[in-house]
Amino acid sequence: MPPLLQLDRVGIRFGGLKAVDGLTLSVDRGELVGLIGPNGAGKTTVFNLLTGVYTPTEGTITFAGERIDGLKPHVLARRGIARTFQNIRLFGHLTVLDNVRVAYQVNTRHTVLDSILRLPRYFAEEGRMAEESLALLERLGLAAHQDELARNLPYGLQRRLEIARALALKPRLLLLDEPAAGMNPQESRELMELIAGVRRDFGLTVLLIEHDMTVVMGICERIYVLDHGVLIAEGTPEEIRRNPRVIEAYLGEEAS
Ligand SMILES: Nc1ncnc2c1ncn2[C@@H]1O[C@H](COP(=O)(O)OP(=O)(O)OP(=O)(O)O)[C@@H](O)[C@H]1O
Repeated sequence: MPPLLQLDRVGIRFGGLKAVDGLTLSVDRGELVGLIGPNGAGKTTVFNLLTGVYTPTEGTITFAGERIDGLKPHVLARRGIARTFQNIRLFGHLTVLDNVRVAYQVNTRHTVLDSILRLPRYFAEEGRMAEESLALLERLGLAAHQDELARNLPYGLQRRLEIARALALKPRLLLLDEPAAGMNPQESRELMELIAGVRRDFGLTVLLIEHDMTVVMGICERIYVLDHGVLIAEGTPEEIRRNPRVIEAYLGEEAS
């Protein structure tokens, strides 16, 4: 079976800087793949290319057998690509439950007219969305916080809520941008288990950017390593751990 996601010699240039250069990468259905690399390696730019924030200046991106490079973010969300952000982007003034409900709305079938006329389909959809949102909060251990404002949640739970919101889009591919950033080791471990469990339960494919090596090595099946926009290694966690180019790239980061 062809991979769910395939990047073929993808590149993007910002002025004189090649943020991503000739990147070829694939993710199979159901895989959990890591994307790592020192600061400024181009990882978030890859996510921005996959979610339509940027259009590649070179190469092609194929998702579920179709070319997707250059499509708009909302189109890609509907096609099944959802993401979380490095800097949390929740609706801080909405409740935890409403943050998830809003995301569900992207997939609803009722029209604006249904809602204005308050047709039965509108109420049926609203009820279903509320139920599904709550089930999702339960799965992510957030149900007890459903009525709190998102901005009042502790940081670790805000990160979980971001994941809940991405899952509400019913994605086929989930892109997680440093989900363990700012967490203590205990929180990171719990998050790791959560991600692995959610992937299993929802039959998801996951591409994960993460600086925390324990997280990456603990849950990823394969890892790609970027440095200065270029792929320098690909392999199992064990292979990556021992790869001299990877060690060198990270030592360079520590020295700078
Ligand atoms: N919109 C943009 N305009 C100009 N330069 C950009 C833009 N977006 C990213 N860059 C540059 O591209 C390079 C890669 O950035 P990117 O954020 O993808 O790296 P990263 O691997 O995600 O880093 P970090 O781990 O620090 O988040 C950096 O040098 C960054 O300054």
